[in-house]
Amino acid sequence: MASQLLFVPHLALIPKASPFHPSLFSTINPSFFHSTSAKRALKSSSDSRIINLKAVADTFSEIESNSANETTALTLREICQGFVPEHILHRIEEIGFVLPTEIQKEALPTLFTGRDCILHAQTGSGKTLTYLLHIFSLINPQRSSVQAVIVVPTRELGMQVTKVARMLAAKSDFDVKGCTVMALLDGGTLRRHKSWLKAEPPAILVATVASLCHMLEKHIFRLDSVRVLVLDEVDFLFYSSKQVGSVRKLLTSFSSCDKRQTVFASASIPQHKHFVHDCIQQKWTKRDVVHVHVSAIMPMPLCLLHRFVMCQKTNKHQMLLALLESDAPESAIIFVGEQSENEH
Ligand SMILES: Nc1ncnc2c1ncn2[C@@H]1O[C@H](COP(=O)(O)OP(=O)(O)OP(=O)(O)O)[C@@H](O)[C@H]1O
Repeated sequence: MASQLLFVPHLALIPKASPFHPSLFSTINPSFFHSTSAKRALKSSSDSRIINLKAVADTFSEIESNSANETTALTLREICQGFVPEHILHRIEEIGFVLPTEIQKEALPTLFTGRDCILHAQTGSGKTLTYLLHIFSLINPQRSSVQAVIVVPTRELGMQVTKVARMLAAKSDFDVKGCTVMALLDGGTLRRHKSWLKAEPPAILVATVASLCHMLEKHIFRLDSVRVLVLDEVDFLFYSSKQVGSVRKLLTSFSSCDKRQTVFASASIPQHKHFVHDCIQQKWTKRDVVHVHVSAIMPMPLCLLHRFVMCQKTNKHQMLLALLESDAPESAIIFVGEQSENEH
């Protein structure tokens, strides 16, 4: 397929639009805006940080059976109430996240029970917010230790995730200690991060594999305090021969930690049954790991025109520029990725 212009969904560049631009929401899932809000809320107290697994399971099965006859849908607040701190819930509502996406609705109740999870849903389906909300349900900002680690394959994705995490954790009117988010990404100067990690560990660490492994090898920080490890774009992490060895080592080290939870997120997991089996065999996840697979059921919107452009492999960049110039879109999302690790 050397002559095809190939856009690979590893890195989304979104010029002229913030990640929360309403026009993006409407292209992602217009049904969010047409559902009615739910009538029932969870009864758990909003500041309770202690999770009683049985209570969680009972609450959700009760809600499920009650809502079976209702046409209403639970809001994000109702799903997260009692797990995610109030100031974060307030924040997501301020941003405009009221109704959950399919993956949020399916995965959050499972994540709150503490089970390992594989979040498998298309790009733009809301996986990032899913695992971030769960992270906020677990961390204690009073504790001075790294409690959540999010591993990303690229610096760009790391910057996007950090931005969303910081936006959620931003200082609020609520009288609560904010939680810190550190981006430990390839290409940055690690010296400052080393002292920061030692002196004042952030609650959430967003890291690329190489930088994270460097810090672990130098004993700058340890995985012991980490409650949840998220591997985002896990297909890419495993696909990259540069990263896969370190990723496997990281997962194996984490598997020996107490009270750990491992979450994988990806738009595509080739041979997912095999992947789940492997995770259990290697003890990267517990045996009851849940594969939450949300497949796209919406047909492609009629307003979208799908075009393929054939070109020489060496001509891809010029072709892309020419297309951008001729179409002159007001905003665009360009998916790019290295086809081979020798190609730059
Ligand atoms: N509940 C929600 N309501 C409205 N918009 C949402 C909701 N959850 C996420 N979004 C928005 O949808 C967009 C895509 O979300 P997100 O980046 O979390 O998707 P993703 O599945 O992680 O994508 P990728 O596979 O590219 O990492 C973002 O702009 C985000 O702000």
